[in-house]
Amino acid sequence: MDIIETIKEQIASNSVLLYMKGSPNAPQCGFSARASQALMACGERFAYVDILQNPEIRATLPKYANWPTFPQLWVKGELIGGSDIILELFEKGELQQIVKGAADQADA
Ligand SMILES: N[C@@H](CCC(=O)N[C@@H](CS)C(=O)NCC(=O)O)C(=O)O
Repeated sequence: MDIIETIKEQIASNSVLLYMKGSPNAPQCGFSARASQALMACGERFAYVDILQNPEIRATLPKYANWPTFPQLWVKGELIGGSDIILELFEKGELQQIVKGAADQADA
């Protein structure tokens, strides 16, 4: 499958999706660590893609997303942002609502 198609498929089929370096339990970068910790603290399931294991996604997603760095949080097909935005939303209590809303919809 074309890499853009793979990315589109991942984004479409996972209502909460984090592109990150490493995994939530073994993050390989401080930004990815903080982002995945905030998401885990929301208490809802989320999917992740380890871009260190997927160099083509690492090279292509920034152009597709028009967002230059990782992590990248996608919710219901839309880019929310990177680690700074994720932490800001978490501190305001908004990330919890965003993630819960997406999980409720996925379960419905
Ligand atoms: N301020 C950014 C920091 C993220 C960042 O600088 N990420 C770098 C280092 S992990 C990155 O993704 N560089 C491109 C790459 O490694 O492919 C955020 O809010 O997410």
